[in-house]
Amino acid sequence: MAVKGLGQLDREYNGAHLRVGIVHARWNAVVIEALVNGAIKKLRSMGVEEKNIILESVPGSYELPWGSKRLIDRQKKQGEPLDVIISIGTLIKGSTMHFEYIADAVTKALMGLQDKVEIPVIFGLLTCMTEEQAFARAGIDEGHTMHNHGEDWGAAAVEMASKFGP
Ligand SMILES: O=Nc1c(NC[C@H](O)[C@H](O)[C@H](O)CO)[nH]c(=O)[nH]c1=O
Repeated sequence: MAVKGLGQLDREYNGAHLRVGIVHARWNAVVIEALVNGAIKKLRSMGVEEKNIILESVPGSYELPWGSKRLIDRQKKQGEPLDVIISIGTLIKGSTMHFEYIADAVTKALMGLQDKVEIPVIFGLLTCMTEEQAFARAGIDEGHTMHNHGEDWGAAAVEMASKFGP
């Protein structure tokens, strides 16, 4: 059995039947915008309909777990449940320990959220030491040295919802 390369999809997926939530923080907005657009571009390319991509923002990355949970609850209450959610934020190290505490807490909270909400929560939190690192991972640095990680998260969302759906 050929094992595909890191990051490639293992097979074709059709997202036409999926409803995907995206909750994004608003800190480091230029990076966030590129990441969110990258995720949406990939979702659309994999067949997810525009009307089935539900976007919501929160002030910062610390609010991602709660905002993600409440969006899932809201969609369920409206009779339009999500099949998967992508939580997107960008943390950039400053001169204090703030970064470490938020990065660790949010990572653990998003991981644990999956058991509570019973749908995949795709980890879209960039934890960068510099702004340059963030720009590169959003595919917007000068030399375009890396691809837009938002696209990876879009692909992961369709795969996880398709493969492990109800
Ligand atoms: O401090 N840096 C950052 C940040 N702080 C705000 C925090 O997430 C939260 O919104 C507030 O503490 C209010 O609860 N939020 C980010 O997404 N990225 C950062 O780099």
